[in-house]
Amino acid sequence: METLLNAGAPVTEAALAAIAHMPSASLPALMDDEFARRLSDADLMRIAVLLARKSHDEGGCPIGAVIIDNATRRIVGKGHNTLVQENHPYNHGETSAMRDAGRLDFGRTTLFTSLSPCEVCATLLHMRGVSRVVVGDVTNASGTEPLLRAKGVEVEILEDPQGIELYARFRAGNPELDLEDWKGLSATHRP
Ligand SMILES: Nc1ccnc(=O)[nH]1
Repeated sequence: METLLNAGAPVTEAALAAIAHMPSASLPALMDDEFARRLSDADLMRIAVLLARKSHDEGGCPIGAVIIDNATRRIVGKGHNTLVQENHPYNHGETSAMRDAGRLDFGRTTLFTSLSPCEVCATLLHMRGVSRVVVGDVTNASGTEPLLRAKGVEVEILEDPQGIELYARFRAGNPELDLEDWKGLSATHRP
C-alpha cells in the first residue's frame, strides 16, 4: 500500500500528531517502514508527549507512552493515562501502551514515557523484560531510574521541554488529581 508517510515525506509535527492519534493497528495504512526507521528517539518522545496532550485535552492526566520494536523501529503500542477517562484507579501511560501492544516479547522493545515511571510501572517494565526505557521528564518526578538500571533495563533520559511544561502546568492546577494518580485517593484523604 502506498502510504502518506513514506521514504520521501518529511518528519513534521503534524505527521507526529497524526501518528499519535491513529490507532496502532491502523498505523501501517499511514506510514511505511522507511518512514518508521527515520523517526529518532526525540521524535518518538514527541509522540509520547502528543499523547499526553491528548489526555490533557480529554480532562485527564497528561502522561503518554510509545513502544517500538528495537529492530524495525515500528510502533507496536502506545497510549496515555486514563485515570479520569476510564474511571480507572490504575491505568498509567506505560500500562496503557503495554495493553495496546498486547502479548509481545517486550525484551525486543523500547518504551518511551513522557514522565518518569512510578514504582509500580517500573516494576512492571522490568518484570516484562522491556530492554530499554527512555524517560522524557525527570524534572517533575524521578527516582525509579536506579531501580530499572539495577534490574538490567537500559535507561536513557531524553527530556522534552514541552512535555515538562505541560506536566508542571497540570500539577499546579490539579494537585489532588496528580497525587491520586501517583498514590491513590487514600493519599489525598490523609490529614
Ligand atoms: N510515569 C507516570 C507517572 C504517573 N502517571 C503515569 O501515568 N505515568
